[in-house]
Amino acid sequence: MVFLTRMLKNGRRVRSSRGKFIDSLRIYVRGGAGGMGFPKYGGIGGKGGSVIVVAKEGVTLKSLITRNPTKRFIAENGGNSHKNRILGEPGADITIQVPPGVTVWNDFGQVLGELNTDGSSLLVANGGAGGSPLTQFNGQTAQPLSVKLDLKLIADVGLVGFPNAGKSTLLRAISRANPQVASYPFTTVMPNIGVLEYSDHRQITMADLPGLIEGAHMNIGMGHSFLKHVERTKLLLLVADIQGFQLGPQFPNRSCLDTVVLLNKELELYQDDLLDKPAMLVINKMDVTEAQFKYDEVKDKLRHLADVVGEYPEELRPERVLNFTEVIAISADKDTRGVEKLKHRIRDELDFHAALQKKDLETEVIATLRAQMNPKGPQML
Ligand SMILES: Nc1nc2c(ncn2[C@@H]2O[C@H](COP(=O)(O)OP(=O)(O)OP(=O)(O)O)[C@@H](O)[C@H]2O)c(=O)[nH]1
Repeated sequence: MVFLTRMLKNGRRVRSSRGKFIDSLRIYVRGGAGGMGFPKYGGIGGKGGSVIVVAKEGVTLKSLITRNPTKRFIAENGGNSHKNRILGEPGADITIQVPPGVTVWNDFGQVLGELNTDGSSLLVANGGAGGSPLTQFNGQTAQPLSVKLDLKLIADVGLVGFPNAGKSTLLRAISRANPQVASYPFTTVMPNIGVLEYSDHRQITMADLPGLIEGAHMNIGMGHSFLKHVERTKLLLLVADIQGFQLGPQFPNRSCLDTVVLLNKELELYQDDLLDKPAMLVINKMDVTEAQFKYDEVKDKLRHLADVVGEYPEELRPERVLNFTEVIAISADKDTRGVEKLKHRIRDELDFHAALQKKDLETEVIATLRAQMNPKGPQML
């Protein structure tokens, strides 16, 4: 409650003590040193172990530091060469398990690699070579490195909406997930992922992100910190409360249409190519009084945002608008049939875009093959 009061008073970024979700972590890694060679017999020292990052489902960055609070990962040194073992024993590698969706960065802002699928791995620090005649039998030491693990969730669908719009309620109704739901804003302080299951065992993952608000780009509310998690989703599902939203008495009362325009603006300010993603709009809480009347008034505008954004002042007006393939009015709380319909529409939409992408890829492959067959371009007859 202190947290909520502070937010309403200041209207600034909220730092929640409940936020245990970690999506960025700096760690220190070092490969093992190479073992010493044995000059008398020309023996070669064992190679130092390497540090390897491996993606594993079910692991979190939080569990990684719980198990390794020092955040230091140092592989074993290679064994020395000696008279009973001319080739020194190699040092053991050390593996760091991270959740799929992690990008590894070095301190120069370069991407060392991305680990997006379960089991994918990346060598981040190589062990030193064992001592040999080339190095006067001295084992090579490995330099310590600091690397950043940056997690972007991988989910098919990303829920985006103002606080209190009913995103968590929808996720709970449509999937196997049990997010926190409460009638005050910012209940969601960390992303939740739910799985939509279909009768043919198809599964679609959906991520619920903390609410975005007007001014999030200036770090108001939860800021934009969680928006990186929609970057990899294939479909944006915007959720808006038919009643609109008001953060507090001193804040403007925003209608349902306003919230959609403002969400559009915040997405654009964060990364405008998010607007090119397929997007659907859910208008929620259709069970409240006058909801249908309000919806009838606004539905055409929601479908054709481009026609209405011109009426908004410049600071609220997005330059480009989302192109909703569908606007669906439901009550996430009460309308089981509506939620079921939405679930199937989501699947159709994802399949449609996957098919489009496949077609684009095929066209590209055919064009490349044609160019290879006829590198000088089309024959002029
Ligand atoms: N009447 C009605 N209330 C709803 C509906 N869906 C959600 N609510 C209520 O709206 C409130 C907020 O719901 P949440 O699901 O927590 O909203 P949220 O968008 O996840 O909120 P944040 O965590 O702040 O981002 C809760 O009291 C819900 O019970 C609905 O369809 N009808």
